[in-house]
Amino acid sequence: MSGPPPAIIWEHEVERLLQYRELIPRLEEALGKFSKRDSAEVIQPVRSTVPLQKHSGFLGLMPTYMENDGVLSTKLVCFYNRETHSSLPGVQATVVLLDPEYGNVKAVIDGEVITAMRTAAVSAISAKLLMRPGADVLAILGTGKQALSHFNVFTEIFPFKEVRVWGRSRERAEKFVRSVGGAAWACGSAEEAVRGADVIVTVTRSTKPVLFGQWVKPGAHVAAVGACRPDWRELDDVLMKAAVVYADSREGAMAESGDVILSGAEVFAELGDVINGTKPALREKTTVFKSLGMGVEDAVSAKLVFDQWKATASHV
Ligand SMILES: NC(=O)C1=CN([C@@H]2O[C@H](COP(=O)(O)OP(=O)(O)OC[C@H]3O[C@@H](n4cnc5c(N)ncnc54)[C@H](O)[C@@H]3O)[C@@H](O)[C@H]2O)C=CC1
Ligand SMILES: O=C([O-])C1=[NH+]CCC1
Repeated sequence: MSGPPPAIIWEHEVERLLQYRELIPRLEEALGKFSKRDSAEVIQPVRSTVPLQKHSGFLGLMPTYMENDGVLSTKLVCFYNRETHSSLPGVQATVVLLDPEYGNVKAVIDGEVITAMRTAAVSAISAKLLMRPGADVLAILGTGKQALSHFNVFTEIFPFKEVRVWGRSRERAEKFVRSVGGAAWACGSAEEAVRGADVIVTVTRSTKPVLFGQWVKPGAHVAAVGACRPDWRELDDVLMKAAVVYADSREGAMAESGDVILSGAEVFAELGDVINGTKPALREKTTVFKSLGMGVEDAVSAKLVFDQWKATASHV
């Protein structure tokens, strides 16, 4: 291994350096570039996954090269479907940034905050593009890390009048509400949370549907973030078949999304197609954005963190 030693950028520094207002435009640009399928812009294969059977988990490898931007990275992410009351982590991630010319590692960056923030920011982009104007009520199913990052970005950029949260126990939902200073309502059931909601975010570790089409208001927008394996579900067939389905990556959804594969629903477009103007945003319909997570999102987030880190005088 030659070249200068890599920078190690820890979680608290990523938290300090990454802001949604800077991240969102970069992610929009990256989603648009990805959907052009121009190899000079983005090379990003579908995530490779290695099962960790003993631990009910998977290691995902997410390499990405953005030639014109000079960004080469890979995320290593472990995600688990453990016993419901396990205190072990659900997702752990690291992003490695490399020099594309020399091949040396420039930085090893905590991937927890990047994963939480870029995933929530992409869901917020989906809502910006696909929710109906005047959306007032947001429902979040799940009370973990992604629930919090989604709460943060959705309330930062949209003027929701009401935010509802459901967890598997009322205690978890109430704890979540306390953690956000009381700016949400804890609901006793998923149905209670989503009935009448304009935007619904599903961020659970469930492998079976937690959101049912019969509860969903026509014209609502759903950002479906969990269920990232071909046999895992968060949404039922009724919803998947009634909705117009968007994805981050069509190939990713066809390979990894149980909600898409098992329901037989068609992916109408990628978010990047809407951003590029090659597919319409059907806001008046019920829409589902199926998020699997993409390496290109981690690549632009890591570049932003690294550039900001270098610009901080105490490091140079
Ligand atoms: N699409 C993407 O880019 C990404 C997706 N994910 C996925 O998002 C989901 C949430 O991730 P985190 O918030 O980091 O996990 P977490 O472990 O912090 O939170 C998971 C939440 O799901 C709940 N839960 C677990 N089993 C459940 C069940 N059977 N029914 C209902 N709720 C259940 C837990 O109580 C907790 O509230 C996971 O499925 C994860 O794999 C995570 C990162 C990126
Ligand atoms: O993109 C990502 O980091 C993940 N998607 C599913 C679990 C982790």
